[in-house]
Amino acid sequence: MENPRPQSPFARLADFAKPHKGGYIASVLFAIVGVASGLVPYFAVAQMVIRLIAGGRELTFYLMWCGVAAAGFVLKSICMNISTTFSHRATFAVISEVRFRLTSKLTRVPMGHLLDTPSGQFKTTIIERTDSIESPLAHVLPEMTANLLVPLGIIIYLFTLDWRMALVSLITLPIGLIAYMAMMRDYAVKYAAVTDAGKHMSATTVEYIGGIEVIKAFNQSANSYAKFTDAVRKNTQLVFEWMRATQVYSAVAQSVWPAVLIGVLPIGCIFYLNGSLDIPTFITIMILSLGIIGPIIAAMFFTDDIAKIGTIVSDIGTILDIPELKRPAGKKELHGSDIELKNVTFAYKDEQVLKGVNLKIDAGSVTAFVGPSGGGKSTIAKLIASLWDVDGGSITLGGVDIRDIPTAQLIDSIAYVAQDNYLFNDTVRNNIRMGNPSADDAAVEAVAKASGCHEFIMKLEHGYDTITGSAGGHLSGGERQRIAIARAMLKNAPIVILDEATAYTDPENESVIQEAVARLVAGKTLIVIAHRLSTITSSDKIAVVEQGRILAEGRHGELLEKCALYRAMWQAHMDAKDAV
Ligand SMILES: Nc1ncnc2c1ncn2[C@@H]1O[C@H](COP(=O)(O)OP(=O)(O)OP(=O)(O)O)[C@@H](O)[C@H]1O
Repeated sequence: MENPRPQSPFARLADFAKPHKGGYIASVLFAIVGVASGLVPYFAVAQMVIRLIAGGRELTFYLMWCGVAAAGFVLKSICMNISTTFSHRATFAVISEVRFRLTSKLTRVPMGHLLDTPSGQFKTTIIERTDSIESPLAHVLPEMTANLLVPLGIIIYLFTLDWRMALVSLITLPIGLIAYMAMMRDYAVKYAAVTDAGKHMSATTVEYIGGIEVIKAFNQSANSYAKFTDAVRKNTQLVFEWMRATQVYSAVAQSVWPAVLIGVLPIGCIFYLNGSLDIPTFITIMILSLGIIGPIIAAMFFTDDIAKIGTIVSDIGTILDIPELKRPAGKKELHGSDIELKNVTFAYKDEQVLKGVNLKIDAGSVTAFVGPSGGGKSTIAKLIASLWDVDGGSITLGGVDIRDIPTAQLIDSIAYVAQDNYLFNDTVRNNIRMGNPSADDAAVEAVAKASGCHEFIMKLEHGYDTITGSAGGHLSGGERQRIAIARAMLKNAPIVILDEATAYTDPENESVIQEAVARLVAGKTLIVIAHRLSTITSSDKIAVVEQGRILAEGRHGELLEKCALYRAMWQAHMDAKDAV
């Protein structure tokens, strides 16, 4: 898949909103009618005052204009309500679309990017920040357009009545504008700093909660967890400084703008006295000028919302623009399912982890990776599972480079059981069913029996309907591992990669897991990263991985003869067993 071209935040927003433009257009139209209706009472009052001064005494005339004014109020409320309904409905659709795009993007991003970013940051953008643009986004477009267009219409009307008075009625606009521009100096930079501090605080809070077990175990309080307290303090300080820098100008603009009568009254009187302005025009301009500035101020104060939307959409864009693992769309024909690594090199960041790995894994065989910790065993497995792309060399499956195989096809071919398997906060049944969402309950239970889970699941409070807890926290490590194996078994993929966990080495668990794995892999290709050598002595191939290279490969007996490192590891394993 092609990586998306970077877009400006507002072009991106327009792209998100495009499918819902009908809703937004309707919302803008209703808002224009709504704001215009809100000005009707001003016209009505002007008409009544003019008639009163002229000595008019017809009750029906005054009642009629009162009715017009009331109708203006009612129409305004109805139109603004309909406008808001249209814009909120469109915005909710835009927001769910954004969330879908973000979460689906994460599945196409190399694992490295995901692991290098604190998970709190993704969560904050996808949930809270995306949510927080709902209200401004729904109001900005209709209300800002209406609040600018309607006063513009009145100003044009005032110019047709008397251009001199029309200019006078705008006299406070430039003064307020100067204060407003002073407020806007470096606004985007300051706003971005405040939102960044907020995001950082949110990410450290998630980290703090995630690590609460360690914090308690080492008797640390929230105050001594410096990263968290620093983030909270920095956030408070930046928000305070930002408010201090902008509030004065904002207050000046807000008080100067509405004071239009300062110019309209004295200058209107002068024109009236020198005979160049008649009473009805003077009164109409006086009253209408009071109605111009309010909507303009309301429009100006959407700046905050626009800055907020811009920053958040740009954050959303940062995630959507992460380079993706490039994979073709069309299914590839594979010639068998042999796997071959040719001169594979790889670095997570700067340090070279794999330095030229060559290995052939025959279809249907059992291959074990052994070697010292940190040598690169799990990395090789993750590259085969296509969680990352190789930096150099290639990995082929059935003769085709895995980068040329569509993600869905590769995922269907490989079941990857990691060391630390994540369980969702859902029922045991649904966690197993993730291996094959179309499997029925009987299939889930059959696979649980085969992988040695059924007994302990039946002992749980609600059996298969027990909730496993966040990240599977209500189960033991060995139980989680067995559920992960059942999940992989249900997937029934031809290649199984099993990153053996060292943590669950009690003899009972070990034998249950081994038996489950043996059933899981009958007739399949098994790649196992082994920490307990006794479990892999009968493998077809054992590859000794050391410092990013394959030091030696062969069967158990061969390696005992030809590889000193393997011999030493075997000896150490036997000694440890004897000691136990
Ligand atoms: N996500 C990561 N980011 C950066 N470095 C990593 C990452 N994962 C692993 N490494 C580093 O890569 C090297 C190889 O790690 P790998 O997990 O592949 O080794 P291993 O042989 O499987 O080790 P073990 O037997 O302890 O599981 C190590 O130095 C490790 O610190």
